[in-house]
Amino acid sequence: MAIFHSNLPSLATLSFPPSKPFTIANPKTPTKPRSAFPITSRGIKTKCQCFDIRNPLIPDPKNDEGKDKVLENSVGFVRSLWPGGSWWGLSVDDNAEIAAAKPVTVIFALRRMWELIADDRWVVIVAFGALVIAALSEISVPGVLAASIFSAQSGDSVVFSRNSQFLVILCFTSGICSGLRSGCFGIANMILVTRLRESLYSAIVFQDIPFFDREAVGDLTSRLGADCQQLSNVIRNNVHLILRNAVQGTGALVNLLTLSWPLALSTLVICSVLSIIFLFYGQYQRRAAKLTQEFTAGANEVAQETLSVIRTVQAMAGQVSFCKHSRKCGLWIVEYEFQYLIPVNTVIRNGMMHKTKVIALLLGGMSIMCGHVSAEQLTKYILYWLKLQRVMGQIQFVNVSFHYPSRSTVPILEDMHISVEANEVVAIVGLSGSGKSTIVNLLLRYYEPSNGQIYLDGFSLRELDIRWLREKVGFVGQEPHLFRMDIKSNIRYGCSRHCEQPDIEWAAKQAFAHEFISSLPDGYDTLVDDNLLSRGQKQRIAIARAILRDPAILILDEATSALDSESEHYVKANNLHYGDKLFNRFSTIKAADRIVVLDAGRVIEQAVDTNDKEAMDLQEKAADEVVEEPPVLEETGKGKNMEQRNGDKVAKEREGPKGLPYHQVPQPLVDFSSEALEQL
Ligand SMILES: Nc1ncnc2c1ncn2[C@@H]1O[C@H](COP(=O)(O)OP(=O)(O)OP(=O)(O)O)[C@@H](O)[C@H]1O
Repeated sequence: MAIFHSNLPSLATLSFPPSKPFTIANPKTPTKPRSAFPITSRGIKTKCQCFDIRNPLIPDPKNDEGKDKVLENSVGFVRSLWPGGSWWGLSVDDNAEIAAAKPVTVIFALRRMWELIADDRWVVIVAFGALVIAALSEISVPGVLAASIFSAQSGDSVVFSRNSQFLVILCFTSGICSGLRSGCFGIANMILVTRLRESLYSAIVFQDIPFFDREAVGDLTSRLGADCQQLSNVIRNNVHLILRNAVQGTGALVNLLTLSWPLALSTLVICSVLSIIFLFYGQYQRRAAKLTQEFTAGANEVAQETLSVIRTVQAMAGQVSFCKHSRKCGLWIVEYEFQYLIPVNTVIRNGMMHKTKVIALLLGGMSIMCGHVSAEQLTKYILYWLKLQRVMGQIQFVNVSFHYPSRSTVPILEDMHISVEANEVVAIVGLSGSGKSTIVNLLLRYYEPSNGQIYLDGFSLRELDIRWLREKVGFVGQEPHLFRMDIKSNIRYGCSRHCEQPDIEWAAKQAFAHEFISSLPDGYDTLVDDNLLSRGQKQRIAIARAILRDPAILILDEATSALDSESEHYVKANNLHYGDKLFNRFSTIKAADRIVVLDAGRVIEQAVDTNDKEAMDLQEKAADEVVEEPPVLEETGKGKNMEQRNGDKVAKEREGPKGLPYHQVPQPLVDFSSEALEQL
């Protein structure tokens, strides 16, 4: 019989259905700081710390000596964190069977891979050759570039022309060889993983029957699927990168040493310290990844076994949840420890990176004094770095033209100029198809403009890291997608900082979603289901999600279209909150500092004061220009199935003023900076 208790230190011996034992604890082991509870999973024993993965400062309420234990636990917890402490002992237990196996060294793994690739080694050789040529070309570019500039300054046209030609050749070789390198590594990776799967599969199927008695099907399929895929990722990303960085790093170091040895040495010291830290962190990460794989394989196995005997399992539902929970526990412990280490790693890494910048600044200052670097260059560098830390939110579309790749003959935006200042709220209105969503697509860099440039705080979007850029922009689309998980997790989704329940509730309140969420039976823990929430409620949750991320730029692309009727209630209740404005698309336009009217991908008019007559006229004009097309809405839902009735409901919700279908009414696309939102 299976017994489960959520308090791990007091776990009794557990057994899992259907047949094989999964022992998670020794009931007689006293709870001591860093005591290890062996988990046996298919013959693999791992050490798992039990009490200290939770808050060690919380005493066991059933324990009379709770306070002493708190102190003892705390001391033990701190000691375990020192280098060599048991916190780092994620590795397989010394006595475990797995530990007896010969460790796989990098050389051994590379040799095995080399053997596997056999007749197709030429691909790797070409890839490596291309890698070296590309890296050497890239390293040479700065030197030749500087030489070209200086030769131009000194008026030496012969040297300038020679350097320029050389630069063009370098650009070509670097581009072509980079492409060749990626392609050949991709092919080598594919060949290797296919061969690995083949040989692993044949090794498995030719095993004796007792092997299959011992090994679980879930484990084996996990090896064939997930493990081979992991290896593929490592080869595709890591091996390729390591080789490239090694060649480029060596070249860069030689260059630096010849240019300025103090700068080179200080960089070398910082890089060495960083390398040591990353080495330790990498080892720990590898162990954690290994354990995670083991536990995942175990979980696969349980799922497979459970599904294959589903009738029996359904008759004993209690064992199912226990089994799932217990297996998860192991994975959770490993991931929990690992999550603790991530911030430590980030702090160290960022600290060192900032030190590099400070040293660069000091050396840059000295270089200015010696006349090697101009003050303008250094200021630009520092400003570039500091401004980009905090986005102000100034957006400029300069001469932007665009067509979608699939319709290259149809221009969507033409010579567009739009400028949005920091803290300004701009409503972009226009008929359906006029290009509002396309503007968002370009701003989020889903597509690149065919012509012209888009700037954020004066920097071209092309120069910015896409992930970084998207982190700074909060976007709520026309049909926000919610995931099939609880509301709390949906709001928290994509938020990089740590958020507690009060933060989530705060965001929900700002988005006017708190009340309806609280009225649900499970509140914030309610599972999001397609039929549970109205479109307007989904939009509110999506807006709360965007607000929680505290973006520098907030874009609402018709994200409030379903909220008009619902928000009326709140407006009537005289609850003066910016949500009132946020949730009403016409008041949203009024709340804007400026209205920009689009027509067929061009800005046709703009109005600054949205309450003045000119702005009203613009809205009227845009509304009058809609194509008359009577809405086809039936009066009753009689004789219709649920789906059709829901469709009608949505259509009604989308109905705009003057009885026009929603898609015919000029729709706003609103850009709020977060500070402007606060003002609202
Ligand atoms: N992925 C795409 N590929 C090709 N054409 C597209 C694509 N997305 C949009 N378009 C076309 O680009 C034009 C502008 O579309 P866009 O979605 O930007 O308009 P919109 O003003 O946001 O319209 P709505 O208010 O209806 O959302 C339309 O003619 C549309 O058909």
